[in-house]
Amino acid sequence: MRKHFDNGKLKFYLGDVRDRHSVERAMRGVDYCFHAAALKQVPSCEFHPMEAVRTNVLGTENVLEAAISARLKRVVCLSTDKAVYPINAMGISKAMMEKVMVAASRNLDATRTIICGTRYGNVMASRGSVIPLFVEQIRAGLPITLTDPTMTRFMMTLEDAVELVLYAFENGNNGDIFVQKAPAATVEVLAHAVKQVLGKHEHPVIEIGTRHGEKLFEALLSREELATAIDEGGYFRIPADGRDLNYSKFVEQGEKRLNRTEDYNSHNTERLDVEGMKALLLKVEYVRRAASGDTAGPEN
Ligand SMILES: O=c1ccn([C@@H]2O[C@H](COP(=O)(O)OP(=O)(O)O[C@H]3O[C@H](CO)[C@@H](O)[C@H](O)[C@H]3O)[C@@H](O)[C@H]2O)c(=O)[nH]1
Repeated sequence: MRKHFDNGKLKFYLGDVRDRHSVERAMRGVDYCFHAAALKQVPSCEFHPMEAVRTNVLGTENVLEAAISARLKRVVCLSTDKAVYPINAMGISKAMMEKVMVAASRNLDATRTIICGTRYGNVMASRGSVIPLFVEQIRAGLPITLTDPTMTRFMMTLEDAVELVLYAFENGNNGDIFVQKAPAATVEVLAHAVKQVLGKHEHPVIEIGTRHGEKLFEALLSREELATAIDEGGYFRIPADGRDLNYSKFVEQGEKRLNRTEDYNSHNTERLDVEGMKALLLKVEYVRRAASGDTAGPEN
């Protein structure tokens, strides 16, 4: 990375979010922090849940404590749809990360440090994800492996994910979590779209069944969050629960809220068909390169 960017303004540190001291050293003299460090693969976190806790939960506490001590102006924490109604260790650890973030933001004076978060769905063609896997399977002449053809996922480009983070950076108040409205597709539609973009219309597809800790669909906002979320056009803002730590206010007094019956999920958002999915795939540089025969892997 250092060679790739070759920019004197960039500093690189060896360190680990699990080690508070190394994070503190990296925070000195810094104004803004984008906290993206995470264990993000669902199946591996299922086998090693405490590793997910150490990086995603305790690591976040280290980052936030260090940021507050170093008087940073803003911190944006990156979370995932898998933190909503979580069923797998990765999602549970990210849900806890969000709680750590909101709790840390509660007593902050907004003139000093603002801590907020983003939650997003699948970033298309990110390293280790399904799109590069399907491309590799086609190239190797192996059948495309579908878990469950009806499974849906939100689809975002890397540029969408960056836009969401910048939106949170520019607009966030303490404890806010931002979500970008996004389309979704079934994995079957995705597989057909990848085949067509690569000109391999007849490539075989097999079903392998769902993997450890997978859901049929993902939610970006829970029903409870939708009741209080603010619709800001392309984004939802989920404000933190403003009640303070006064025991009676928090535990004994209710708040009037409308209960929603539906969350915002990858089954009920805009659904892409094969043509729509192809158009979105072609926005991704890795896919365009793959379609023209370039065999390099994804960069992000
Ligand atoms: O051989 C395979 C592998 C995956 N899938 C499906 O493809 C979809 C996407 O899978 P994958 O790319 O592995 O992503 P997820 O497991 O959904 O998780 C990704 O997307 C999350 C956001 O939802 C991020 O938080 C995670 O870090 C990231 O790994 C899922 O429905 C899988 O069941 C298949 O059909 N066949």
